Amino acid sequence: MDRPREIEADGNSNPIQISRLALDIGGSLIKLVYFSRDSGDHEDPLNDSVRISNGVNGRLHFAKFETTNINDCLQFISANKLFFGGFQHQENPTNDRSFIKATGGGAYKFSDLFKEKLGISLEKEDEMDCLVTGANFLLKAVNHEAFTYLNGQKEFVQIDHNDLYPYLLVNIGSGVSMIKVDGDGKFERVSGTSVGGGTFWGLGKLLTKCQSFDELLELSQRGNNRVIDMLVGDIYGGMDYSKIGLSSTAIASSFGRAISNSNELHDYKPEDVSRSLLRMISNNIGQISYLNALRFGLKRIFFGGFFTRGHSYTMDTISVAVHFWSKGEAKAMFLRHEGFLGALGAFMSYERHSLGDLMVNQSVQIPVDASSSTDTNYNPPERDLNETESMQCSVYQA
Ligand SMILES: Nc1ncnc2c1ncn2[C@@H]1O[C@H](COP(=O)(O)OP(=O)(O)O)[C@@H](O)[C@H]1O
Ligand SMILES: CC(C)(COP(=O)(O)O)[C@@H](O)C(=O)NCCC(=O)O
Repeated sequence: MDRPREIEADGNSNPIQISRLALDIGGSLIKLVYFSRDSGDHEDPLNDSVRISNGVNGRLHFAKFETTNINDCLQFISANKLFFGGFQHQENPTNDRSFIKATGGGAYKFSDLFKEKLGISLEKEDEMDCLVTGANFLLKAVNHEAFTYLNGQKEFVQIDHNDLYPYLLVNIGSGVSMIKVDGDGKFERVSGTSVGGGTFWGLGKLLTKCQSFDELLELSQRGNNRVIDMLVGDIYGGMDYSKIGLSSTAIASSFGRAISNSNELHDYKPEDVSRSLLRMISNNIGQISYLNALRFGLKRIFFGGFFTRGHSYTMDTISVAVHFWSKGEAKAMFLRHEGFLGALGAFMSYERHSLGDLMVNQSVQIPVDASSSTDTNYNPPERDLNETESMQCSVYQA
């Protein structure tokens, strides 16, 4: 395969440092993954983990924007000259039309906008394909990518490359896709639900009037769902229903308390509403995931998508649901780069055009440019790794 042609900025003889950008344009968020080459100035010849012969060393960067703010994203790409890293078509190198790999519904919806504003074509990659490629890549190549989260305890999972498949990938984006993964490129989307991250954000916005997703998430941390949820004990006079395994504190009916008095929405605290909503949706997704894992005899469930956002209450609720329904048989696992599976998959698809292989030789946490973060006022309980991380890696040219 031919080496990909470097596209040079402004006719400058030095190749630009940013190369290869891929996008996942979803219903709620646009995710960007791009590779920047090491300049060579800071290379340490003694550091073998960074310097790998024949590979192009550099860093993978992650950034995201709200889809409703797509113009900010276009501006970011343009200001940082990320699109010069697009490929030129190998079949017709005289055609100087470069393209960016893109996945998600927005790759179709905003195709004309990218053409008009940046003069760039979006080369579409299938969303499910990209999610699976991204998940497999992260699970195999990145240390400390997957972890369990139960009772506030995060535990990294050692992935055995020879015993990774089959697993269930549950991507909680605006909606939810459940994919049975049997190998590289071998998968089947077995289920889905429209009650997902968009539901939490959309309903939460209507019910609490909050202005950002982070505000809604932050509210949930201070809330008490028992104010609104009807518990088993509310129905059973404070007693457990032990015969069917339900304790008095288990939720019998999400939001069920709201029917039993004359309260209006404004009588409830937004934080309590947010907490009940988050719990209801997380619990529901955990339960449907388990049922699908059961359908196919899968023991491992990996959760991706930006709904979880490394948020402890969300992950805890999902884990408890999977644990409870499977009686401890199935395991819920989360990914540090949860929201970037699709974008990573699209990035990896350049491979088919000439990029040989991508190797992550160490995973480090270094802040990306502040401009790449759209979230301003949010202090997550857990550090939000997706906001501030890039990883050292090598791209091997075929
Ligand atoms: N800053 C944010 N703004 C909006 N939604 C966010 C944000 N961070 C996390 N989310 C949640 O993540 C969901 C989108 O997840 P994502 O995996 O990006 O899906 P999609 O591809 O559909 O955009 C949203 O519906 C919302 O629940
Ligand atoms: C249509 C989608 C694949 C789009 O992906 P998203 O932007 O939500 O990440 C997803 O929203 C979905 O799987 N929705 C659930 C549809 C259903 O199975 O009922």
